[in-house]
Amino acid sequence: MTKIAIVYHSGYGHTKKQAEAVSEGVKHGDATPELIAIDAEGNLTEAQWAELDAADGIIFGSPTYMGNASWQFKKFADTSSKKWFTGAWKDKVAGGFTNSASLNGDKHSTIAYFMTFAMQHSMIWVGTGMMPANTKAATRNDINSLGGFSGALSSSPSDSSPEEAPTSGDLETAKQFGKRVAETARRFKK
Ligand SMILES: Cc1cc2nc3c(=O)[nH]c(=O)nc-3n(C[C@H](O)[C@H](O)[C@H](O)COP(=O)(O)O)c2cc1C
Repeated sequence: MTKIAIVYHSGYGHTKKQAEAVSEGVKHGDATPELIAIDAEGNLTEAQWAELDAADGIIFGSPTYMGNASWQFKKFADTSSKKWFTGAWKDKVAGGFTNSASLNGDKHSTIAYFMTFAMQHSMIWVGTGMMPANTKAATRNDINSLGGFSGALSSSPSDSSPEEAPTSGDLETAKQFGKRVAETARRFKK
């Protein structure tokens, strides 16, 4: 069975909802998801690091804070340099998602960082492969209404609870993205 790890940080629960939707999509892509939460100190357990090594693909997730991934995600990324030394994640499929308050909010900086991070690990980046919902008739409940090609995007208004946001459209976007990464990983699996 193809295994996809979803390693993410979420300070207040909105990105966690997005991560859970990605995980649901991975199942629809006929793969086994493993949700791995980076803790408030930016740490993973040894068992969680081992899960990442065992996965066929890794999807990175973080809220966008001050125009980039959270410091907890960056601490995880810097700690992963131990994996970089041995090429432990080389040729694994990779993808990324982010959530922030503003519709734009510089989310692409976070996704661009994830892409660079994946390339540092010699991984194989997978984008959304989704057309944007950007016509006059489009609504925020449509799939890919934020128009992400490089990674899955979601927006949670700054005064919303994780029960209220991201929108159903953003969560469906995350789900379809998870499915696509899983299906791609299956094709690359040796
Ligand atoms: C320290 C901090 C910085 C933030 N910076 C941004 C930002 O650059 N762009 C944006 O749109 N929202 C920004 N926000 C809003 C968060 O991205 C938003 O509340 C998001 O839903 C939080 O996700 P979480 O619940 O998973 O932590 C920021 C929030 C915090 C706490």
